[in-house]
Amino acid sequence: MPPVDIASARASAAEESIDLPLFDVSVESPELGKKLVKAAAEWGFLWIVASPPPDNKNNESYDFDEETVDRVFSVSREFFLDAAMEEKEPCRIKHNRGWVDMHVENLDPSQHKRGDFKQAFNLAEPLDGGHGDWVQPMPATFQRHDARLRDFHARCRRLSTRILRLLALGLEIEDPDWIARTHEQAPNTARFLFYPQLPPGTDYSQESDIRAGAHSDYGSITLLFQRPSQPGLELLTPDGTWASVPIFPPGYHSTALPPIVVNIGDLLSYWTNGFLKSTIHRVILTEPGDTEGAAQSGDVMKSGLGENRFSIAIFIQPSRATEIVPMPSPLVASRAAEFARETVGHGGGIQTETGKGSITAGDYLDGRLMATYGSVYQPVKASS
Ligand SMILES: O=C(O)CCC(=O)C(=O)O
Ligand SMILES: [Fe+2]
Repeated sequence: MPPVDIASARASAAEESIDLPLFDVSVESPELGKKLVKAAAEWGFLWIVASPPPDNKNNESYDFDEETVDRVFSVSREFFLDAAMEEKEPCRIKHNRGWVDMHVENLDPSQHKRGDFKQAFNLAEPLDGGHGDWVQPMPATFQRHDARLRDFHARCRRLSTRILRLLALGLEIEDPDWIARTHEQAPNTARFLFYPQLPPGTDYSQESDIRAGAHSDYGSITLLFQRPSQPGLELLTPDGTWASVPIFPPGYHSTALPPIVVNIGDLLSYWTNGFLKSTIHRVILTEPGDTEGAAQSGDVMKSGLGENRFSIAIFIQPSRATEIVPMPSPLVASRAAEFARETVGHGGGIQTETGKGSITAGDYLDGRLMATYGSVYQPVKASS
């Protein structure tokens, strides 16, 4: 992707909006895999149908439903809006797990002096097929909803495996489980995100602040759950302009549970010689009816700014020991020469002095996390 210049980093809302390609992955086929790969190679972003459409006869093959996702978002709301500081404080982020306070993460330090206007909580998937202990301090709110959170992780694992198999089929890798297998022992991370409405008198500036700075994701794929009427996600198009991603595709069957946004991360892009695209994206503060210059308006400053936005991003990645050498795919092989001249990722990471060499997934991810969290991130030494 092109570098983000100062002009395009300004966080006033994009004028363009872009409908992503939409896929129903409830039934697997090589043809569907091809279509997914084409979208991932062109855009790096796509929509996946989340819940059964009304005419569906086979509900089991959809991984989510309205109520399940609502109930998980309600845990998130309870934590961010109701839990006291004493509950959050002992869970502050360590080893990429736990609570992230306002301004702690800066996804685009090249453009923003202070960190993102958001809070987050990174919840790693429990080991042993989801039945093991949580491997991080758990706030009381999350403990009260243990079963709900485990169930959500299990569903995300099913969907991510489904997508990784489809990508392998589309990439013409002989064994359709080749990619998914490298992910079996690596916990997914569910990141609960809360972008608060800003209080009256806030010093937020549309020119220099942002909800989530421009970045590409680091891992293999990301699943993003959003809420109706809480927009803000934008992606950088190949011509270097920002386009907003609507919450719902035109004519979508549900108005309560949006499709899941799936995007390709830098690691998967690197692993496919840049064939699959890792697209830069960001989250901006939107004001109902008015975005351009809203932060400078006195009226808005009196009543507060924007609306609360909740989202949940699931970061999928391979085991740390996985050697990231080009995947055994004819489509990947044909990109080798071109890839040698390209840069992957926004914000630094994997270019070494000798160019693009072999690297393990763990070393790669540590590099990207260090760049984002600075001294707050301590690399994990474990082997998965
Ligand atoms: O909250 C969102 O919609 C996107 C968040 C995101 O891109 C991230 O955390 O990597
Ligand atoms: Fe992201």
